[in-house]
This record gives sequence, C-alpha cells and structure tokens, in this order.
Amino acid sequence: MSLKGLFNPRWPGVALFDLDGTLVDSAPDLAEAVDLTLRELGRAPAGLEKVRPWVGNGAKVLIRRALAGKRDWQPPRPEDDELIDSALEIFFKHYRHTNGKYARVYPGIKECLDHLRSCGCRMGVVTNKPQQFVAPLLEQTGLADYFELTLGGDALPEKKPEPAPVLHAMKELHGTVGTTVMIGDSDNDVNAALAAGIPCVAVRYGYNSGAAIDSLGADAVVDSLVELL
Ligand SMILES: O=C(O)COP(=O)(O)O
Ligand SMILES: [Mg+2]
Repeated sequence: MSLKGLFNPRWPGVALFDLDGTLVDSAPDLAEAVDLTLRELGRAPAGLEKVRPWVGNGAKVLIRRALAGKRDWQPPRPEDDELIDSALEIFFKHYRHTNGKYARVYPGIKECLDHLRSCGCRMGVVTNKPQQFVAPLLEQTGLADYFELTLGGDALPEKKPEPAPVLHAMKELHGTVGTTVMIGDSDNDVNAALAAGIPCVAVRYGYNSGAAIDSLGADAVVDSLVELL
C-alpha cells in the first residue's frame, strides 16, 4: 500500500502507533522511577540522559539496563533473577506515581491524530510498555479517546520486534496488510512492521539513536508526523 492511501479520506485505514518516544515523551517519568529504584537498592542514580536510550524494549529490559548501568546488558546469570524481579517490583511501585508526571505529547501528534480521525482511520497503540501503565498515560496526556485498542508489551507472549502484537492489533481493528501502517521511533517498531508485512513510518525525534533510524528500512522517516498530512 502507498502511505498516501492511508491518509486519503476516501480510503480509511488502520494506524498503529508506538507510545514511548513516538506519541509521548515519557522518558523523564521513567528516569525518575528508575533512579528511585536504584537509590532504594543502594545504587547511584543513572539520570535522564542515560535512561532515555534504554527505553523501548519493555520494563524488564529497562531494569536490566539500569542494573548493568549501560544499554547493552549481558544475559543475566541465574543468580541475578531474584535481583531483577525485586528491582522490577520496586520500579513498578515508583512508576505508578511518576507515570504521566512530566510526560508531554510531541508536537504535531494531536494534529495528525485529529486528521486521521477525520478520515475515518481506526487507531491503536502497540507498545512494549506494560499494559497497566498504558491507559493512565494516555488519559493523563489527553490521548485516550483517539484509540480503539491499546496493546501493552505484556498483553501477548511476544512483544515487538516480533510481529505478533502488530498482527493482533491489525486483526482487532479489521485492518489488512494493504490498509495498515505502523508508526514508531525504534528498530523494534520498524522490524515488527516489516515482519508483519506492513509499511512503517519512523520518527527521528524518539529514543532510537538519530543516526540509525534512517537506515532501518522504514518506508518514510519524518521529523514530525504533520509531514504526512
Ligand atoms: O516501555 C518501553 O520500553 C517503551 O515502549 P514503546 O516504545 O514500545 O512504547
Ligand atoms: Mg518507542
């Protein structure tokens, strides 16, 4: 399908959006919860700049990265399992309070969502963020009403970059391979879309490294979603 087709009012399609780093800049909330977790474990806080590129593979990987102090965590040894599980529980406790606290909708998002809605496009969120945090963040940022479906990273056995969540959301919204598009900020989004056989629009402003996003194989790479309208 051409991307133009989706944005044509006479051919309403299905648009699946990534959440963190695409619709909403949520890294400050996540960073505060990560740092509160690290402090509670007697460790030094990481800070927003370090945490930002750690976001995108779900909460458990975020916590593994935080415990490792770097993005490329080693596969954990069996003796680390208990630490990771208890750190994750502490993180959830703090993130319940910081989720939505500083989060901001990126420029151009509301214009894009309003336009798609006026075209009759059906919209869903497919995120690796745990399901329990998705609705509160969408409510807090005023985006909840745009979406008929939200699929968190723990809603299915597999998360992005596997195609399963994308295919599931597409089916739920009665989309087809020819009428559905994924919009995201990271290699997980592009790879999930490619594996599902649907086109993908990547945004440059998110949490994936700016240099790499152009070479991931997205059908379009934009600085703002208003460029698509
Ligand atoms: O929780 C995360 O890792 C972020 O997930 P998302 O970029 O898929 O929304
Ligand atoms: Mg993202």
